[in-house]
Amino acid sequence: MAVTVLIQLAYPKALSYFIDNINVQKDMAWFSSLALIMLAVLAVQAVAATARYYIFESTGYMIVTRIRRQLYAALIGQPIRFFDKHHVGELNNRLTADVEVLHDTLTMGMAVSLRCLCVFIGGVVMLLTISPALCLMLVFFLPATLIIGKMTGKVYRKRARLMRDGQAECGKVAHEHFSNIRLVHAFSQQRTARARYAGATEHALSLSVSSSALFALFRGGSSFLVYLALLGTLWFGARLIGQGVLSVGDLTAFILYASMVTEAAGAIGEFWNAWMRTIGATEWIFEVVNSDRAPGAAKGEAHGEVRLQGNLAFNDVVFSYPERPDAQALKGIGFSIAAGETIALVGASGAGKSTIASLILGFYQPDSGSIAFDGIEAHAMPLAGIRSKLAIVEQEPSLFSGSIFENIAFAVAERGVTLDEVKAAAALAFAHDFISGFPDGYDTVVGERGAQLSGGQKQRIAIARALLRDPRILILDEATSALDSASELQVQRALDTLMQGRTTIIIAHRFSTIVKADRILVLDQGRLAQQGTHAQLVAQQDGLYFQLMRHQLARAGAQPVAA
Ligand SMILES: Nc1ncnc2c1ncn2[C@@H]1O[C@H](COP(=O)(O)OP(=O)(O)OP(=O)(O)O)[C@@H](O)[C@H]1O
Repeated sequence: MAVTVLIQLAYPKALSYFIDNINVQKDMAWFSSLALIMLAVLAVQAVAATARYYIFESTGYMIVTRIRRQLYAALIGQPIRFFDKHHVGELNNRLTADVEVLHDTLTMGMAVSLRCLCVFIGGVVMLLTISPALCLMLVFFLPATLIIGKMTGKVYRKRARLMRDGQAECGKVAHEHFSNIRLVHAFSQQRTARARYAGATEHALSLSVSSSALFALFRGGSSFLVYLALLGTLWFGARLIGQGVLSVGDLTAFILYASMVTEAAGAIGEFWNAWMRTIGATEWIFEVVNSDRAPGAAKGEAHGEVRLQGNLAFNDVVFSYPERPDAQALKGIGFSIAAGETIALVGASGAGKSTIASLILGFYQPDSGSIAFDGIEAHAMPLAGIRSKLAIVEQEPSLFSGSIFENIAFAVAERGVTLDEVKAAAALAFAHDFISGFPDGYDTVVGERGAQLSGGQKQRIAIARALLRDPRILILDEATSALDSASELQVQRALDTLMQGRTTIIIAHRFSTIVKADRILVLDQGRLAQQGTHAQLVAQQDGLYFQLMRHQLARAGAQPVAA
């Protein structure tokens, strides 16, 4: 950078020397050697500019990648309540577009403004050496440019944050519709999707346009000041030439230095604004990254060996979701489950079954009361240690778009899993045969969210994944949609293997599952209404369980009886 700045600063002086010698030197050889020197200097400048460009660009990419990684690490470590508030599309947008804003400022913005600062200082020195009197003209104009830049900077910062929020909203809307594209087409809602996206982009656009007006005003104002300064210099310079205190070459050099200095001052002002915009746009990123460093933020990842037998107790647990603090999802739930017991959670929709599962998994903490594993309160143990002894098989199993091997091995991805281990788990889950039937076997790619697999196949892969984790406590969210009877049988056999010797909590929907459970917990609007075996509960004909069973069996044309 120093080389390019020095060369840039030398140009006007060389030009002045050239102009003042046009009428003095008669020898063409003098002009030729001057041209050769200039050529060599130009070549050096080109090499220096290339090196500068490379260094700044590549350093910018490195910094941005580092920040992106830090942001991703901070996001992935956020508690589940954070994801209740922030949409996936929004987060994706923050991770890509918001971080990208930093790149432009850190690379060319930073390079240009550093160079401009050097040119500015060097230019002022040159101006003073040529004519201190003419410099007085500039004294009025330069501070004005800098002050305008500083004033607009603050406004930019605020606006930039609003603009990034607007962009993130667009990302959220697009992601929502892309991820539910089948639903959008099935309900012919493409037009609504377009309208919602247009609405979001319209809002983002109006924010950007009003910011552009501010930017344009700043550009116009500073360029007016620059030309005004030039005009004043010419007027005063002509007078100094007339008085014989300045040569034509000196005035030319002065004007060139003056325009260099004002241009540099303008660029520094612009960079200041760009920097403010970047700070505004990336404030959210640094808030998240810093929140990750807050004490206790990484609790979910705190490792530590936890030995569990599988006893579990809820002691008078009260809980409201952070996004809905006024509605208690659990209103003083208490129960205990012995190691190896199979418990069915039943209750109407919204009764609190999934909430209980979320609290066992440590996604949320109770507002009051406590959860204990083997008699020890959960908050006294490392969360990751507890989770290493838990596994969940979801209603609609979540699969990654990678291979079947990767999806099963995900259970214990922190250690190297062998193909044999994965095959053994798949065999126990009755999945090995269908996986081997695929041309690519365990390397078969399952598509986004397992789109290339049937419902039963997805479930058996999820069961194999849970088996590989070898949990002490298992949470099963039973699928409500029925599989065909052959598939159902295979999934049931896989589940029976998985449940052997483990504490199992099933969010149960099927009669067959419910009656087989060792104990049934009946939930009613966040309260534990009844508990007991199927036989004990159907005997209480005024109880909620009897009613629930009556509804369920009415559809099957039967009466609730002890199994
Ligand atoms: N992430 C959330 N944020 C706010 N409220 C929630 C959230 N998840 C569930 N709820 C509310 O908490 C209550 C209990 O919901 P929960 O999902 O535990 O019921 P459920 O018994 O599992 O129902 P279903 O059988 O329909 O899945 C409901 O009123 C629900 O609207």
